Amino acid sequence: MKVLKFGGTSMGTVDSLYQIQSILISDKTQKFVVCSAMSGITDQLINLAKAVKQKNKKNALKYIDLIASRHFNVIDALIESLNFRILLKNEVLRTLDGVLDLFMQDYSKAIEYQVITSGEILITRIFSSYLNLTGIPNIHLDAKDFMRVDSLENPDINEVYRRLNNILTSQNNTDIFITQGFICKNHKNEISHLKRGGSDYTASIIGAAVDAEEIQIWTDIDGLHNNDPRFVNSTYPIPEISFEEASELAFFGAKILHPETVLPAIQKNIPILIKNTFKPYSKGTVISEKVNITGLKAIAAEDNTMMLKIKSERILTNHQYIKAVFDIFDEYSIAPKLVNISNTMISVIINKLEHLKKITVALNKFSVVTVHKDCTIITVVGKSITNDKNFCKIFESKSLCPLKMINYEGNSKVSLVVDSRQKVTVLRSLNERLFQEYYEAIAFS
Ligand SMILES: Nc1ncnc2c1ncn2[C@@H]1O[C@H](COP(=O)(O)OP(=O)(O)O)[C@@H](O)[C@H]1O
Ligand SMILES: N[C@@H](CC(=O)OP(=O)(O)O)C(=O)O
Repeated sequence: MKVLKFGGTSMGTVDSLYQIQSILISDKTQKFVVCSAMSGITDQLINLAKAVKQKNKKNALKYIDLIASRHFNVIDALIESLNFRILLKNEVLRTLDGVLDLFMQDYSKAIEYQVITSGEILITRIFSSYLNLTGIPNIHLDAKDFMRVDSLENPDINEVYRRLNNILTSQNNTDIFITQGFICKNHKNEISHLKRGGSDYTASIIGAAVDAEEIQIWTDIDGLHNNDPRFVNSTYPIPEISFEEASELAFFGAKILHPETVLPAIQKNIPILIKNTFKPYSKGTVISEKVNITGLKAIAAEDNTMMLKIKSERILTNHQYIKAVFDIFDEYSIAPKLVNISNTMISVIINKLEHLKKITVALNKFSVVTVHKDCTIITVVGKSITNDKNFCKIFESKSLCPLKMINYEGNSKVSLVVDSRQKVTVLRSLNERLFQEYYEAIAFS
């Protein structure tokens, strides 16, 4: 069994859905297909949820209209039978009109999650029907029946397996299962989700649960690149990368992968393949345990972080002081992304921006706290990076100044924290210093 995940851009147009259809029929292996919502739909659903929260029916109707017509266009283009077109359009309307009923209820997180996860439900239903009608038999599964995830960081794969196994054993002869990414249920049986971009994670959780031979992430680019192609020219796809390296890159902001995606694959040692839906013949990136190539691999950047510099007023940073500081982060369920400790100062980088006021008030009771907002973590990743001949060039770039923090770990990564306004300059400068020669070698080979 293979798990194939198609992201929002791959699900986004009629042509891209045709493209997916041909990918599905080109490989006869039994498949689990995980689909995101059409690109842009989750953003519109978030706006719709806000309108529900504000009891603003006019805005709600505006977003319902936009979302419905995008799906109607797909139905009109894909489905020949008039009866089926009517049936599917009615389903779209039923799902979206259901949102209007929520106006009667007190707004809650459960309501918000129900609204913002409906994009995946709409498009999987349409796409699955289209495939069935064109002679590609498949079974449409509701992810809410088996994606039971309570802890985002530590999902209970066995529970997902148990629920899925019951479904799959009764459908032994089916080659294609289609389901929604992103959406899940919690232990209270309420609808929840795996955070933005979470369909990647759905795919790897399912992959681990069914012991898949491969997890494929189909997107709009030809693999995991050595730097963020949205900000840097002359980036290139990395043919192979280890689980650890990919996991660090995802954790430190490489948008192509949801941060937790690699962990279930590591647990079951399942390779992850990143492929381009629009160029299925290009090789893409293989993420696996086998890769043992050392040296600098790639750079990732994470915005919207902040640095708290916590200075002890009276004592040096002894163990009780350190515990008191981190107990406060724990109280607000915040896991710092980076920490540096010196004898008088603890510097903490966080990416959860809520509760800042309460945290600083609590810390200020026994420390002096300064907050630096708008920070970006830039992380250079690679196995045994210090052995790379270009390693020292990381620190030669003048664009790094003023540098807020350096964090080096396990000979596998260096994180540099800079003001967000420096981000693009630093990414470009590092790319030139560290990777230009590799790029030229690839470009001219
Ligand atoms: N290191 C990287 N390698 C490849 N793509 C990256 C990288 N960093 C950021 N990206 C961006 O991630 C995008 C793909 O992720 P995403 O938009 O979530 O895709 P999807 O719609 O398939 O889920 C690419 O189009 C690219 O702009
Ligand atoms: N639709 C959700 C989940 C997702 O994974 O999307 P994508 O595959 O387009 O990143 C989102 O927009 O966050």
